[in-house]
Amino acid sequence: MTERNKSADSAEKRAAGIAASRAVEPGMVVGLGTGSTVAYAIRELGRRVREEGLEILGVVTSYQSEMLAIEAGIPLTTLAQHPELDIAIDGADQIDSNLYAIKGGGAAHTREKIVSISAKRFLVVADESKTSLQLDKAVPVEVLPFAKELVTKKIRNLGGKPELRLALRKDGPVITDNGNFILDSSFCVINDPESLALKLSTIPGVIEHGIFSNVDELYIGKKDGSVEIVKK
Ligand SMILES: O=C[C@H](O)[C@H](O)[C@H](O)COP(=O)(O)O
Repeated sequence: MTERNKSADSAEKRAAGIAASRAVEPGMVVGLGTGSTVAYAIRELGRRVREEGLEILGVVTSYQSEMLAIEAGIPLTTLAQHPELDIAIDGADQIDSNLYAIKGGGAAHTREKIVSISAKRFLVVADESKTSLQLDKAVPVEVLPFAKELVTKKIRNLGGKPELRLALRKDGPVITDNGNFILDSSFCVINDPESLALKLSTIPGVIEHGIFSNVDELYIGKKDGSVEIVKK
């Protein structure tokens, strides 16, 4: 687990992660997201693999989820071997009432988007603090280092405030699992996530942004240990 996630464990996240893991059935190929909430789902799937003989294959979205899945005992495959997944489970940094989500707090959103769009069904797990009527958190934008200045200018032209994400235990910027930078870009309230997503995608040098519009089901872990499931 990263420093970011170490202090973030909670009963709500556990409840959501474990509830969503129950949607995984024998024989499925499963996208394994990144972060502290989906970690509960990954550990629970590992327990079922080890103790109940559940036969699944996982596709990871980051070095973090790869390490966790290996530790949990989940056999892994790749998108090259299994380009179509049965299901993907992942966390989110913020999610609105229409199930638009902002992801990438752990800089893993590019692979997370590729994996989740490769899945027939995409489940997001979150505690109540992540839900919001509208999206207003900064959108992580993964950029090719060569294009940092151009992308910064273009995001400002869209009304955003891009900030280069700096590493905590390394001097200089965060380097993603793909070798790129992250520009955390605030747009205050995002009234039209689809439109902003499209505009960000067309900037040369943007690898991927953290606005997700493909969430099928949201599992919200509550303080009382219950889980609310919201479907699109
Ligand atoms: O890049 C990281 C991912 O998008 C995570 O799924 C997201 O940041 C949520 O993480 P957590 O469950 O730790 O809040």
